[in-house]
Amino acid sequence: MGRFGDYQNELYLQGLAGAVPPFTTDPGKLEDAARQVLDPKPFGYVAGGAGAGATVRANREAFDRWRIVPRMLTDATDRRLATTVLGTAMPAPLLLAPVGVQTIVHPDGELATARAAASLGVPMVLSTASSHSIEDVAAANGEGPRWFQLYWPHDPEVCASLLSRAKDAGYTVLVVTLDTWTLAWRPTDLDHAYLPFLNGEGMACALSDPVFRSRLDKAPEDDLPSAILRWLGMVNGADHGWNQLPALREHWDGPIVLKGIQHVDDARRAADAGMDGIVVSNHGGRQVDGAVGSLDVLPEIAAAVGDRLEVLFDSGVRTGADIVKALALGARAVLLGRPYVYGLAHGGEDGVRHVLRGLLADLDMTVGLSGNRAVTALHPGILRRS
Ligand SMILES: Cc1cc2nc3c(=O)[nH]c(=O)nc-3n(C[C@H](O)[C@H](O)[C@H](O)COP(=O)(O)O)c2cc1C
Ligand SMILES: O=C(O)C(=O)c1ccccc1
Repeated sequence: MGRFGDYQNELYLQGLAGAVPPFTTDPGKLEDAARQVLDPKPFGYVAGGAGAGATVRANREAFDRWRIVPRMLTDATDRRLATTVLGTAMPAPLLLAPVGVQTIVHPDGELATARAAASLGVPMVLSTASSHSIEDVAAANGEGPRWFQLYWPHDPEVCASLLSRAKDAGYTVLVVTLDTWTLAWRPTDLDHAYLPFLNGEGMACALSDPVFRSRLDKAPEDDLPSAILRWLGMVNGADHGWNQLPALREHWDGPIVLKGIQHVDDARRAADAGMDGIVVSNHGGRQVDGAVGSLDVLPEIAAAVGDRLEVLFDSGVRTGADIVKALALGARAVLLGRPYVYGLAHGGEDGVRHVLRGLLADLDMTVGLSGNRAVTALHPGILRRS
């Protein structure tokens, strides 16, 4: 087996010394494992979805409707999982999705995630709503590949300041999230009356920003509540328009990816606007309850724009087989959300690494045992709709 398969050997060999893995290797049990170690409020925040949870379920059901049809004797012993997307080389077509407020599950938060990602060469996407600053996460990430996700402030100078800090700190691709210009109805968090930002969590990028600070009457150290409300007013509650994308370009000379695309016409508009990529995503079912499963819209979108921009995918990815399915249906790479946060909750940096190494090993074996040699060559013909 290849490099990623080593983790399988490592775990089995531990058994000879009477040891077992730090926590489950079963993606289906990760959520429950995290429930055991987290308080109900942060657990609910991470695991929860919008409304009745219909789209959280739809994301999984969409994967279940596809099955892989394995081929034999294809000489898949040597596999190529590595790929390059928007100038970023990665060991497998996998990135860590932007997830805000990570200190609610572990004190090291995004710093631990950044270290684990860098140790494997897996790119991370840092959220604007992170609990550690752009610069501190970059330092923890070191030589690792990193992208920056923007919650797009309505104050253009604050926006420009965040982008120039991200650029200076070595983030190479900008991911602009479009589907969360206001938070959806999230009953779990509402029942807990829990919104972490109100405690000042997930505010590190803003509170460390000189231009944002210049907008405040009092320093955040003296009046945190006003700073929080000011920031929420800048990023929450009002949408932008397609006509504002050129303004973003003026402040970012690298690739730009639009995250949260679910309709083929929006994908075309992104391409028409000269965007470099999209993330086909419904935010892990956290925004529009009742929205279509993200994988259900991927084939149509990839067919329409896959030759014009990079099509990335997230929402519901849990296993190696899921990644194979998304790639076969037209994604160039996938983003992983909740599972790595559960790893973080369990064991900080080591916990994130355990989840990632497990997923990469599972992917490697699924690619090989289904008779495929290169992730870049996967196509719909390897699947059957069941
Ligand atoms: C706790 C949590 C916080 C998130 N924060 C952000 C964020 O700050 N920015 C963003 O673009 N997406 C955010 N997302 C969405 C993820 O980037 C991603 O789209 C989603 O988690 C993918 O679905 P999955 O969790 O089923 O893998 C968040 C998701 C979770 C679970
Ligand atoms: O919770 C989320 O899904 C999310 O995207 C978010 C939004 C604002 C701040 C932190 C996370």
